[in-house]
Amino acid sequence: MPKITEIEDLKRIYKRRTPKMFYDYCESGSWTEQTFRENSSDFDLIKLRQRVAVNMEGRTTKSQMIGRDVAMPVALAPVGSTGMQHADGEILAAKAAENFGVPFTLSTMSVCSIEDVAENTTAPFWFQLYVMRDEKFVDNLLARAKAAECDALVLTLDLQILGQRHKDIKNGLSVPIKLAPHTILDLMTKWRWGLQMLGTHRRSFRNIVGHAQDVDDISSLHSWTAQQFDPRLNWDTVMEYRRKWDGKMVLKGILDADDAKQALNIGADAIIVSNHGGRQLDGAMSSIKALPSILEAVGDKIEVHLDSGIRSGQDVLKALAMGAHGTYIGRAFVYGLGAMGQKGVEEALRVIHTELDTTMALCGERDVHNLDKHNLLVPRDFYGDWA
Ligand SMILES: Cc1cc2nc3c(=O)[nH]c(=O)nc-3n(C[C@H](O)[C@H](O)[C@H](O)COP(=O)(O)O)c2cc1C
Ligand SMILES: O=C(O)C(=O)c1ccccc1
Repeated sequence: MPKITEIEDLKRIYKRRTPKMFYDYCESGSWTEQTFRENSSDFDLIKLRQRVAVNMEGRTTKSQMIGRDVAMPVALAPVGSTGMQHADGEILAAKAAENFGVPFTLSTMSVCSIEDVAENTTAPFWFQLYVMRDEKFVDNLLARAKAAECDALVLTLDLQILGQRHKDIKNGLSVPIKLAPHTILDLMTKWRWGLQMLGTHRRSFRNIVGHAQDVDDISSLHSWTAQQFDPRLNWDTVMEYRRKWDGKMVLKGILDADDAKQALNIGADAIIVSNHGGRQLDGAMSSIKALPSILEAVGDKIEVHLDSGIRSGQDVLKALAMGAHGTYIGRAFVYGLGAMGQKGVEEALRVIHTELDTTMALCGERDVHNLDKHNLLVPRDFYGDWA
């Protein structure tokens, strides 16, 4: 077994083992991928302030996210089709999160269903909702999530229409997979992936099956989304779902201070500052650059979380020190899952935890709660002067 010391190690193995079609799906941003790249490169612009001769014994990364105790403020982000990256991917990722003591978020667009995950885990997980045109179907999803004792609803607001990702179109990615000759070749060259997938069709997309069958054209992810997702979604709809769901509610995909204020009015428990990992509006601001103005608008009234671009514990520390209350990783855990299943997700969490803990110590801090702007050196023009 290779030694894993950084997230990049997991990515390398993941790439080797996974059909190109699914690797590309994960690793893509939309259009020019500018926002996708800046999500990471903007983290690099922020420097850490090294402090010495500070007692670093008894450190803790323990915190809370929307009232839930977490081993570190890093949750697993909702990732669609996780079960195509590894057989039973959603169940394995949920188990890894449970073992590590961090929250797992199940995407609406999962291969394993809400019930599959609930039956195979004990810790409550969070359910991510995409609002579909068929309201009854959505209500039923909420009822299923409630029955499975999901303790938070993460309502995603930045994907009612899909941002174009060139590679997915060129690879012919569809839900469910359509077996064109080049697809079969792609799947066959990754025999290890194929072997572990055998027999898993029984779980295939049970969150949305029944619904998907009503569609005439399932030829691409793009047309499927266009037919299923409700483009009329607006703040009134969000308010309706706030009323329908009596648990915690997190609004995901906020990148603008005005939208953050709307989220506050809705009575959300938290928002996730996110640009969907650079997969939606290319040209949008990186999450870490968008964070300060959002904190200024609502930071003392609602929990502000952040995702997009986090690949290390240093990135987590920077987000927390900038003022985020919690963070999420998307691709970083998918790399681990595709590389080595549940163990790989646990490795990803271990790597990030170790980096966060050590970095905290070298910054002279013993408690994640004490992280603050004083730990950072932020270039004067970082906040920009956007008109
Ligand atoms: C392959 C993939 C699938 C995703 N599917 C979903 C989804 O079903 N629902 C959702 O709200 N966000 C989805 N996201 C966005 C993630 O929740 C998260 O915002 C993003 O991955 C964060 O960026 P990062 O990958 O750089 O950490 C997806 C992201 C990826 C990479
Ligand atoms: O790919 C995504 O980012 C995503 O959220 C999604 C959207 C539609 C179907 C499946 C996943």
